[in-house]
Amino acid sequence: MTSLQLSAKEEMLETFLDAAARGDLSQVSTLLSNTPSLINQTGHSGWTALMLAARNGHHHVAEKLLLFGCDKFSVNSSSQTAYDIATFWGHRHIAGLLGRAADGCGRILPGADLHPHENYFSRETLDRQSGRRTDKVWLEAKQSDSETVYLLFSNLSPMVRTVCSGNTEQGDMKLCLFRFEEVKDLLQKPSTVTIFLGIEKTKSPSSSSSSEKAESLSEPPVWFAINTDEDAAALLERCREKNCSFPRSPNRDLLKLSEEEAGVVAQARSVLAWHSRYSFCPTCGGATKMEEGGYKRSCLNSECRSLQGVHNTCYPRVDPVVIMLVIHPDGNQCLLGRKKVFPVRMFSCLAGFVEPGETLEEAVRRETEEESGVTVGPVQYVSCQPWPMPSNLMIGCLAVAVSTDIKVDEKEIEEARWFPRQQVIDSLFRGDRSVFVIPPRQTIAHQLVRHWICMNSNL
Ligand SMILES: NC(=O)C1=CN([C@@H]2O[C@H](COP(=O)(O)OP(=O)(O)OC[C@H]3O[C@@H](n4cnc5c(N)ncnc54)[C@H](OP(=O)(O)O)[C@@H]3O)[C@@H](O)[C@H]2O)C=CC1
Ligand SMILES: [Mg+2]
Ligand SMILES: [Mg+2]
Ligand SMILES: [Mg+2]
Ligand SMILES: [Zn+2]
Repeated sequence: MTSLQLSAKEEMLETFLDAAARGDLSQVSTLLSNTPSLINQTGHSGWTALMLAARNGHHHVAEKLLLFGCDKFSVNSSSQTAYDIATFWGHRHIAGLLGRAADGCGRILPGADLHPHENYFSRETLDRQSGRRTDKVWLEAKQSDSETVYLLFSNLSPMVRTVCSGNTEQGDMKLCLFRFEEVKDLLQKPSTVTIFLGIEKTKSPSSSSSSEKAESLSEPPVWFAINTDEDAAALLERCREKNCSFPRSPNRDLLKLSEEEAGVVAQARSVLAWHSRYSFCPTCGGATKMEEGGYKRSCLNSECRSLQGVHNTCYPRVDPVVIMLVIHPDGNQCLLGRKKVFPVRMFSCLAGFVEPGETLEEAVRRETEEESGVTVGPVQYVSCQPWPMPSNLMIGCLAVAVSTDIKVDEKEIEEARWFPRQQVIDSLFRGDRSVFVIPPRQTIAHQLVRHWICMNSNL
């Protein structure tokens, strides 16, 4: 009976996806009206109905799916959204629909690319509620609330469990979540740093059922993160789950979290890293105290200059880093470089810290010139990515070269090369690792390269 039901369900899903792929609007509408849960489901190919409609240029179907509230940000196994697919196959009317019209902002910012590029580490599942940070009574009450969720960090690494051992794919690690009773002893210790992360975002009212609406009357769970210097092995014993650990290489291991959890970790790790490095006042060297749920550290010396006027030593730091895909003047090659520490054959976009008193465009020009000897003309912003190692904001740009001779700065870069577009396509979409390897899709470097390829698929 169960297998019969399952196969009937599968059959209905395949009929629905097929209707979307063929552009059969009336069948899509009928199936959705009868079975709304089909909307975001994927078939054997891992594609949603919206992706299939976007692939084949069926504007009316895409419009209808959006009207039914489908998730336009879901991705296939190549990490492409329906927008990426529509852009790649040249269906600009659909790309426009997915990028702009649905938000109704195209009229206000004409000419702007309003498609929200979503990079790994940037999904916000918590509402930060910055106004609550000064409400000590509320924060204290929430810390002991039985619904409150705690993340446990040791040496700035979150406790995670491996879901599927041996695999290194995104989604194979999950955060270990704790309740007040399980961590209350740690909260009392002077060396523990506890920060308020936010409140779980509620689902939109239109998509929740009546029972969900009743539940949502009470406030959703609040999240905190703790960094402790307790013995890591003893901390692991607190967890009821198996296969738990504190990952040793954040650059690599944190990329295995889901998009949602990666977003929370980006926020938590950056703020905790700031506390671990700024325990003393940078102005007078005196002791400081933590305030505002972990979003401020104030000097305890009442004479300290850091307490007067405008200053930036009391708040968590973010370091802006430009990362750029430099395009050859012929439009058909891009400049990628490799550091000695990169895995074999990996090449990535050039990147560098923005210096004080510098615009982003100048930082792109300076870092490119320093690292590769190539001079750059126009620069265009594409998207950004929080990179919590420890607290960078990667600012992704495309740039056009005005000179092409390469002379690498050997201190920073081992090799830089112009890569023809076709070689990039082979590496990115066909998995050809023989010439070079692009960094994983969770990096903005990967997304910039993909953005360039998809911008003009007809070249
Ligand atoms: N998400 C992604 O796709 C990518 C992320 N990145 C990240 O971007 C960051 C910067 O890239 P990178 O090419 O190394 O940068 P740079 O080209 O600016 O070179 C790094 C050098 O800058 C110095 N430095 C370190 N911190 C700062 C700072 N806050 N301000 C100014 N200079 C600083 C370091 O010197 P010293 O060590 O001597 O102190 C280091 O030698 C790295 O953290 C890297 O992990 C880079 C590429 C891709
Ligand atoms: Mg660099
Ligand atoms: Mg540099
Ligand atoms: Mg630099
Ligand atoms: Zn001080």
